[in-house]
Amino acid sequence: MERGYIVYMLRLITHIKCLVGTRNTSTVLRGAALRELPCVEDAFLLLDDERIAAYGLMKDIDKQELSNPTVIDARGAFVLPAWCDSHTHLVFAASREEEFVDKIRGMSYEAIAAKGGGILNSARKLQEMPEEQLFEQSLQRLYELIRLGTGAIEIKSGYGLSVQGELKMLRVIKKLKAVSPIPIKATFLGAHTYPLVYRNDHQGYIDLMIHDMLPEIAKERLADYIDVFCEEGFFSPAETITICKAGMMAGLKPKIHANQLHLSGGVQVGVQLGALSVDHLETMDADAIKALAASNTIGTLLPTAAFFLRMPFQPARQLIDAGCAIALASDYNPGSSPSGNMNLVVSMSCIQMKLSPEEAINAATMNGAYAMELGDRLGSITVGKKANLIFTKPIPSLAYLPYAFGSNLVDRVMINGEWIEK
Ligand SMILES: N=CN[C@@H](CCC(=O)O)C(=O)O
Ligand SMILES: [Zn+2]
Repeated sequence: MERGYIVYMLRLITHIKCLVGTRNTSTVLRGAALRELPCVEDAFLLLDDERIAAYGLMKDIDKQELSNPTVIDARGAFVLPAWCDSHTHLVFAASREEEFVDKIRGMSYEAIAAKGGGILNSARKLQEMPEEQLFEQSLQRLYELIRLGTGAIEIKSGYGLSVQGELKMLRVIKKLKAVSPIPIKATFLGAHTYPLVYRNDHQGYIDLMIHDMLPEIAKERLADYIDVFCEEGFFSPAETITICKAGMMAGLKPKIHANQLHLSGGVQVGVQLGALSVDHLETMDADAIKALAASNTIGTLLPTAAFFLRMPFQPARQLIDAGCAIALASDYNPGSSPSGNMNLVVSMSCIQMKLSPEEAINAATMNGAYAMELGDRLGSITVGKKANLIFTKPIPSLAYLPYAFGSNLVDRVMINGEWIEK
């Protein structure tokens, strides 16, 4: 019998100026724990194939190891866990810069939506685009983000707004999962807005999602999560509960767009349902903060959406100081955040929401991973986790990363222990 030899690829990464996020244990970080970001200076990192095998001080390395051909010299880079972006609408048919100009001229997000712009604009464009073309352009966007340091991502539907359209989006996401080097989590967001044909028959659209979309999604295993835009003028708390409960019956865990434009009740609904996360949180009050702090639901902040819509930023300091578990994500979408650059999200969180660099990096790695159930394999430098890593250009300190917000400080990205082509 031919013996099959499994040759594990041991590789030693040396001369790391600072190895960031080194943890023996992995858990969601909340409150004061978000401030702690353990690092090892002048470090080595040992990889075993695609996983982290060990790390430590260069001075403790056996010198003869350094002559090993599989040594990778990090050349004084900072090495961090890759970003874990747990909230994106990366699959869309076209940009919406015309609305960008409308907003500059003073139109509100709601007014643009009311005239058939916004999500409905994206839905019209998606309807016309063949699935293969939608896949190809989404794959290009995915690789753009990976090269910017994203090592795990969640992608939502929500521009289909019909059985055929939502299934088309989720099938594209499934095809992306099949070819992507990074883990992708799929979210069904049929409840993004009411399609024009159902604008006067909300129950009719809810029935369509529950009785026509969800069974096919479950049958083809097209989604991991269910999401609802719980917001005035979109889906009410009661409708959100009905739709999420139907999704949970189909095996999908809830992640909810909550408290973006108003005190929508979405946070309390998410906590009540045991949602993985409630996302946006631009508009919060004491009750919503208290409910979130007392729950295991992660609050995912989307600062580039607040920035792009010229809204007040999320009260991150209050949320963290109240003991909430906070994640950061890009909300990459053509309407409110046409950027998937997590480096910008981290910078903006420090600059505008006064997160420390350590808090922002924890929120964009560890907690982002947990907000899409990947905390067991990504989000920190922990033995056994995947080697999805960011290697920076030469920088003087960790704080320089969010500080120098206009420079791309990502030099190389490693996914599953392999370099990603620049
Ligand atoms: N607010 C709802 N959904 C997206 C925006 C979608 C769009 O404008 O196309 C968001 O998270 O900001
Ligand atoms: Zn969103």
